[in-house]
Parts: sequence; structure tokens; C-alpha cells
Amino acid sequence: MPAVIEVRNLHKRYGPHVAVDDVSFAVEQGEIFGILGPNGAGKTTTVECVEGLRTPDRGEIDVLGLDPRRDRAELTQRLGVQLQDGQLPDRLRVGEALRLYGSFYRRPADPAALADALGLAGAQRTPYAALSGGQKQRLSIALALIGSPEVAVLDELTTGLDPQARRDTWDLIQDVRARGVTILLVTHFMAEAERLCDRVAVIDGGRVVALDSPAALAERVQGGQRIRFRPSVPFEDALLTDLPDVTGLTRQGDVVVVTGTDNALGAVTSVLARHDIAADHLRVEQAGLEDAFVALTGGDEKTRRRRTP
Ligand SMILES: Nc1ncnc2c1ncn2[C@@H]1O[C@H](COP(=O)(O)OP(=O)(O)OP(=O)(O)O)[C@@H](O)[C@H]1O
Repeated sequence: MPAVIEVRNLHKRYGPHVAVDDVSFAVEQGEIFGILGPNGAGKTTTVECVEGLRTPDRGEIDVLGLDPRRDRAELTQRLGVQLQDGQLPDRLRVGEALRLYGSFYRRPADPAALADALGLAGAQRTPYAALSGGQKQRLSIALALIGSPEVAVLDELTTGLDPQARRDTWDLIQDVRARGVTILLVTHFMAEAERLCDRVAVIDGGRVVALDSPAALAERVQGGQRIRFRPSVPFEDALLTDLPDVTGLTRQGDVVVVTGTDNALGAVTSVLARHDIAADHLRVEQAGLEDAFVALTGGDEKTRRRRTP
């Protein structure tokens, strides 16, 4: 499949500060491609170079066969970008905003149909300032799509939304992709990347530290399962660590935590049963992208905030 976005060896510094330090990735047609990383990782700088808003110091970027800086006018017609909060006048009504932005494009989408698809049909006459957080977010997505783009760049899509609005937005993005739009999604929510993205580039300190499907990233870092239980009688670690499906065992007080493949649970419970050991308070957790993210970047956002006062 042809690459719709190709970034090769991108470098960008602000004065002495290196924001992007050799980033490369390619996004295929029809993909939802995630850029995931902690605060300050270089995500926004990277996508702003893709959009042609910033000039790279080094490296090449190709979007739909165009050079984002040289062919910016043409790219603007074919690449949808989400507006950030505060970029619209308070008194502009939803319907007016859609028609105004539509007028900038050669092939605008039908504003009424788009408003309908985004659950804004009833808010067409509502001024921007009177919209709820979720409605503002949906309008910013609508404006990214009003030019019928082939590629949409969505940055911090669901920040500030409540869980229901977040899930609705995720469904919406899947519908957008189903209509053939390739999506580059910047996020620092692991759950969002896991739910939406076909592939994810994990960026940390201006570098791509991993690039894979969410499931493959999770699997690479951890076994598939984490099993916790309180054994009814003491036992040697080797009883379980000798099992091929077990990759690790730690003890937290009298609780045993075993990590392993997706088959670990069956193997562990049958060995325990054979040795007449009951596993009390047994809990099984699936290793997810969160584990992968923490392991790859050396900490999630909260840990980092604690580390850097
Ligand atoms: N215009 C600028 N001038 C100077 N430094 C900047 C500028 N823009 C970003 N930076 C710095 O470059 C680094 C990367 O920033 P960037 O916004 O690309 O990261 P990010 O991953 O998008 O972070 P966040 O999740 O917080 O938005 C950060 O250390 C940031 O402080």
C-alpha cells in the first residue's frame, strides 16, 4: 500500500533545545496512525512539520506526494487540520463556521450533512462561546473535515472530554476512517491509541522509541497476562518460574504476582492445584499499552511530573 505521509530523519531544534531528534515513520493509506508520547516529547513539533507550519532543520517530509513547505497551498486543500480551542470568534455560529471554512476549499463537504454526522445538527445556530466542551470538540473535528480532506491530523482529540463524549468521539473517528480518510492522531492517552490506532509511533525525547500495532507493543514489553494471588501455603518461586509460559514472578508481601504469556493462567493454576496450593483472591490482568508505554518511555506523564518539579 502506498505511504500517504512519509517522514524521514526529521530534526527540529528551538535554539539550543532539540525538540525532534531524527524521527522517521510512514503512514499508509486508510490507516489511523498514532503518535503517542509524554509531554514535551516532540509530537506537536513533528505534526506541525507534516502540516507545513514549521520548517524542519533537516530531513524530508512527503505528504500525498507534496512537500509541505513548498506545496503548502495545495496541501491545505487536501489535508484537514483540527483547530485549537480559542481559534474561533465567540459569536460565530456553528452553521456559519462550517460555511465559512467550507468556502476556503475546492471540494467542500455539505455543511448540513457534516453537522448531522457530528451530532451538531441541533446546534447550527448556537454561537461558539455557548457550545459545551464536547460540542466545541466536535466542531473542531467538523472543521478539519469540511474540505473533504484525504488526510486529517487530529491533535489531542479528546482532551478535556468526559468518558461518554470521549467514546462518542472515538466512534466518530472510526466512521471518518471508514469513509477513506487517513488519520494522523496525536495523543497522550494510551487507551485512545489502543482503541483507535492501527499502528503507533511512541516518541520520547524527540525520538521514535517504538513503532508497531498497539497489541504488538503491549506484547513486546510484557507477557500477555499478569496474575495476582495469595497462596494458601508458601512455595518456591521455581515451581512457577520453571513453567515455559511464565516470564516473571515477584512478591508483594504475601501476594504473588506472576507475569506470562496468554496461556500463563492455565499453566499456573494447574501446577498450584497439583501441589494442593489454593490461590486466594486470584486476579488476572491483561498487559496493555499502558505497560508498554511506561516501559518504553521510562515513565508516564504523572511519573514524569513527579520527577520534574
Ligand atoms: N516554539 C517553541 N520554542 C521553543 N521551544 C519549544 C517551542 N515549541 C516547543 N518547544 C519545546 O520543544 C519540545 C517539544 O515540544 P512539543 O510541543 O513538540 O512536544 P509534545 O510532545 O507535543 O508535548 P505536549 O504533549 O506537551 O504538547 C518541548 O520541550 C517544548 O518545550
